[in-house]
Amino acid sequence: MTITQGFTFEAAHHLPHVPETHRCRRLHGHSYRVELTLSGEVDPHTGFVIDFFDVEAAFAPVLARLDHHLLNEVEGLQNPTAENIALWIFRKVSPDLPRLTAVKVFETPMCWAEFQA
Ligand SMILES: Nc1nc2c(c(=O)[nH]1)N=C([C@H](O)[C@H](O)COP(=O)(O)OP(=O)(O)OP(=O)(O)O)CN2
Ligand SMILES: [Zn+2]
Repeated sequence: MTITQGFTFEAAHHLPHVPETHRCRRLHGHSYRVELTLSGEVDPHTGFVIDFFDVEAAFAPVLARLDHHLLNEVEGLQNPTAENIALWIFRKVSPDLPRLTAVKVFETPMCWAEFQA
């Protein structure tokens, strides 16, 4: 069974490794959406893979490092592409959520990156 919980955050970034003519080289912002997917057996008593409240609590300190920040200033996110943000989130959260199997980061409703463990 898999469960997925969504979160949003607002942040600014620029992409330092794209060509100078690329518009994403300039400072701009996104309303990001993050989806965390966890996999495991359903506990027969609770009916949960894991309580969504526990996922929220584990992700809160990581989310706080991203929300309303300039992502390029976050340690490990000097090149904050959607791909790199997804991997960064996985590395930060998976020690506390061992059932985490995928992280999706949406820059826009039409563009996202997914890291699968
Ligand atoms: N593979 C990736 N490609 C791009 C990434 C990325 O993280 N991974 N990021 C960007 C920029 O961040 C860019 O800002 C993307 O957003 P946006 O400019 O809003 O792109 P849209 O296509 O939605 O723009 P419209 O104005 O709606 O056409 C670029 N590439
Ligand atoms: Zn961008």
